[in-house]
Amino acid sequence: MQERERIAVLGGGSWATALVKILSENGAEVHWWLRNEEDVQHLRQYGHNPRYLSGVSFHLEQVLPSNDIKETVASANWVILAVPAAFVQQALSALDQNAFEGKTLVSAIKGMIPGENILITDFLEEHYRVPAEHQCVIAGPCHAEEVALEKQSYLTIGSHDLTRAEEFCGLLRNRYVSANPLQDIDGVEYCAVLKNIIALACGIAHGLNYGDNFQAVMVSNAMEEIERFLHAIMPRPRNLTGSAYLGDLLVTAYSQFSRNRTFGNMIGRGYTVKSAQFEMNMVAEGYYAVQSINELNKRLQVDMPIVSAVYRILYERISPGVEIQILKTKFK
Ligand SMILES: NC(=O)c1ccc[n+]([C@@H]2O[C@H](COP(=O)([O-])OP(=O)(O)OC[C@H]3O[C@@H](n4cnc5c(N)ncnc54)[C@H](O)[C@@H]3O)[C@@H](O)[C@H]2O)c1
Ligand SMILES: O=P(O)(O)OC[C@H](O)CO
Repeated sequence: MQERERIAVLGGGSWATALVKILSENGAEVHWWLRNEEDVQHLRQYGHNPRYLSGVSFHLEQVLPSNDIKETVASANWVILAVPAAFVQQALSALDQNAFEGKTLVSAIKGMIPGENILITDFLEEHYRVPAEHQCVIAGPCHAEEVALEKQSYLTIGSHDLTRAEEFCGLLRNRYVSANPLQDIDGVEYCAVLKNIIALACGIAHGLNYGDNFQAVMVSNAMEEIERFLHAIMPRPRNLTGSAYLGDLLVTAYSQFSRNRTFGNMIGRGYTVKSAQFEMNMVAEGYYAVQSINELNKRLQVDMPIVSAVYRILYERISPGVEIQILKTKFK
């Protein structure tokens, strides 16, 4: 009999919950680390996450929730990181530098390490000595809420090692999830960071009462902005109309489930950053990402009007109305 894959999933939010559903239903043994002890107890007792996607039920002979991150990581060959980027350092702080030795690390995070302004894969290489070829990232337009509803979804697994990426695709594929490997790991990682900022801008415009016509122009201008940034930071031939790039931008810019768009919408309607964060039970990665990209762009000097506008609104308290007026004159 073939041995079950042993997979660790780190994080207690919506995306971690959706990934645990996919992987465990495909037969893997999933060791699931959640930071909140009450959530672990609840999962063990009732078989569902009380905070996120609580309608999803888990079979506890296959899903093993725990508060002990060391034990969780030690139990698996694959380790999936699914905590928001801003909390990664804190979440992994109990692990020593060699904790990931011999394992494949999979980042499901669409964000950068604040302050260090580096991608998650670079952070893992620099701080935990995980070689680049032992890493994958999960990209593609996919909301956890639709996975919970078993709606057809597409994921792209980026890795320098295509064999490893294909192996991980095999762990994900099911009746409603398609998965494909891609070698442009840095490109899809940066694109995922940028699309969150653009979704924030779309939300801001919507909150200010701009309509679909304006948003369509915002998204097409954003795609050019993303292309310029990727070309400056990581040039290589890539098809930006692919679902891991354009597709991810579209879902986050238009979906009712988008955290970043929802957050931006509140900002456009006049909420302060603090009150918008307080109101959301979820994390809008774009809020942190815009600071990192703004910092990186001081060196790169890429023309990024939308990203710069979002930065000024969120970090320099410039009025959203003023910034969108300026963007209006720049768009074609
Ligand atoms: N939700 C999705 O559909 C989706 C899809 C693809 C990728 N992602 C990515 O997955 C990652 C996780 O996001 P999510 O959507 O699961 O989160 P979420 O917004 O559903 O939940 C917030 C998460 O942040 C954690 N958190 C909040 N405050 C914290 C703190 N102070 N310290 C530590 N943790 C804290 C919560 O425990 C929870 O796990 C993000 O990088 C996101 O971009 C999400
Ligand atoms: O759309 P958001 O802001 O909820 O982000 C979630 C995922 O990145 C969508 O692919």
